[in-house]
Amino acid sequence: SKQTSLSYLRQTIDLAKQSPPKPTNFRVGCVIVAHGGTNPSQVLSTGYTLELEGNTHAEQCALTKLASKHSVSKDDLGSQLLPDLNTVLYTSLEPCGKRLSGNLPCVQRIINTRKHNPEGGVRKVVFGAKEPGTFVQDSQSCKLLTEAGIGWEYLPDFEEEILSVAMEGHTKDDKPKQSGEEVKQDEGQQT
Ligand SMILES: Nc1nc(=O)c(N)c(NC[C@H](O)[C@H](O)[C@H](O)COP(=O)(O)O)[nH]1
Ligand SMILES: [Zn+2]
Repeated sequence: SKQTSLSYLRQTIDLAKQSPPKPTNFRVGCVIVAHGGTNPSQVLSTGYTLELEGNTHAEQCALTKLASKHSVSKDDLGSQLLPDLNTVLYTSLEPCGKRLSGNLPCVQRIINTRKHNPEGGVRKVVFGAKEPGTFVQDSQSCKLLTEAGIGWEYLPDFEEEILSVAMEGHTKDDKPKQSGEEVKQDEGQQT
């Protein structure tokens, strides 16, 4: 139900608040939930930006932790997320389709969970805000999810709070850029 989705989105915001603010990314939280059959849904994994070492994203952390919990490689996670688990990934900000760092975008990581059994893996993504144009514009994530047969739902109820949490590490002149503007990366910011 929408109430259930909103309660999990609320959890992603609480997770995002644990992320150390940085000007070069967003603070995001992610909860992976098995909605299974009749029994109440259960949280399989959580993550927040920079939780795991390195330049890590919230969804990336939740997926990596879930794979190690099942002691399978990230690429074999699909073999664990069987269809009847009905796995839904909740993330405060829409999954990235491109990363300025060049690291593998989370939408690919989510799509990869279906590699081994097209009916398994992450079945649906629920997010609470579209990615602001600070770093990349015109995210293709939702299109890629649909093409991979993964459902997605955008619930904007908490969008304002999600974005203020996400951009806490940004200065006032880091305003999101409109699509079409080239992104000037200050040399000093190259990580
Ligand atoms: N959904 C999502 N979860 C995150 O945990 C996170 N940090 C972003 N952020 C998206 C943004 O587009 C990238 O942070 C920049 O493009 C810089 O790329 P890196 O993060 O350095 O790989 N997006
Ligand atoms: Zn990402």
